[in-house]
Amino acid sequence: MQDQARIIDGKAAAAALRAEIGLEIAAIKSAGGSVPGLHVVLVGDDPASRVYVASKERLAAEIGMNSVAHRLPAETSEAELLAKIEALNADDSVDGILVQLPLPKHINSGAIIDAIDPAKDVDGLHPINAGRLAGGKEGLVPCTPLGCMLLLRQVLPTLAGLEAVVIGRSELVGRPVAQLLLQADCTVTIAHSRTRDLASVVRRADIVVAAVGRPHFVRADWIKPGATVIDVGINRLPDGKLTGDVDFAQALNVAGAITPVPGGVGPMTIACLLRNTLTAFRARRG
Ligand SMILES: NC(=O)C1=CN([C@@H]2O[C@H](COP(=O)(O)OP(=O)(O)OC[C@H]3O[C@@H](n4cnc5c(N)ncnc54)[C@H](OP(=O)(O)O)[C@@H]3O)[C@@H](O)[C@H]2O)C=CC1
Ligand SMILES: Nc1nc(=O)c2c([nH]1)NC[C@@H]1CN(c3ccc(C(=O)N[C@@H](CCC(=O)O)C(=O)O)cc3)C=[N+]21
Repeated sequence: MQDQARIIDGKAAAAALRAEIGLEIAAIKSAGGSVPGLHVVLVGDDPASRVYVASKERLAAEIGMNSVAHRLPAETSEAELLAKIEALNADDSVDGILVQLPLPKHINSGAIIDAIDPAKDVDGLHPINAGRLAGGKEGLVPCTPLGCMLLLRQVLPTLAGLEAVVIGRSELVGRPVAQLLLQADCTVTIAHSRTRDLASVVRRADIVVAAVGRPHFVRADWIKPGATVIDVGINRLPDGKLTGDVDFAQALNVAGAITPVPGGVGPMTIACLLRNTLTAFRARRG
């Protein structure tokens, strides 16, 4: 049997990235500048979203960023939320705006995302930023896909020519991560719920990115020996534990490298949000 896969430590990579951003913010401060401001908007009280927003707020504060959470009641109307976005767009001290998804059903999330100033869209979801990414132009890139690429580069310095299979085609994860892999010269396949014979599609992959939202969906015998596996899935089991989309325990015997859940892509997502906020700050205010 081959050696066990290398476990890619997203927690450590995220801490290192945050420390780097913290140093840049300290330098901005000591030069007498005002600090980047990240504003997270949370509508309603979904418990999972509450936890994410709290940890974004804490980690932003830790590196000296000005972080503000706007907690709005579940009954907030679409017009009220649009007015909130307009106010944040107009406020020069606001560098990054993130609207936590999913929104309550009575609000059209597309209309809300369209209203965010693309220069402050640190989630990279505005059509302008999605279009820039698809065109290979510079812009704000969605945080989770950015985090996936940084983790991949830890184990694969050269991505050119590799076969990458992305499972999932959401605007938040699957599509943008496929764009980034294409930009890195991978041969990219995007699989989804209508894909035929997914097992044999995945078996071709040197790189597998799983973004499905189903625990243990990707079986170890789908994975090509030595492949790098990035598990984006965050699934809560009945016992309260978190697990990814990949059968991690079995995949360890086949993959060359793999991200764990928790401690993989999740922490990198938040670190990349802070990175994007600093990027937006520099683009807007130097
Ligand atoms: N770690 C992190 O920071 C983050 C983690 N996540 C997690 O990642 C996962 C995916 O999130 P997200 O992209 O938003 O989810 P979505 O539900 O928006 O997308 C899921 C995708 O999986 C595809 N899919 C569903 N069933 C199958 C199947 N049987 N075979 C093949 N493909 C299938 C769907 O296909 P189709 O389009 O055909 O319906 C869809 O494209 C979730 O677990 C989420 O919690 C999300 C964001 C950040
Ligand atoms: N507009 C928007 N942008 C998002 O990026 C976004 C969103 N909405 N809605 C929800 C999903 C999910 N998401 C996660 C972020 C961090 C962790 C994370 O840090 N996870 C830790 C564990 C956290 C825990 O224990 O609960 C880990 O995987 O180690 C997970 C998931 C961002 N999302």
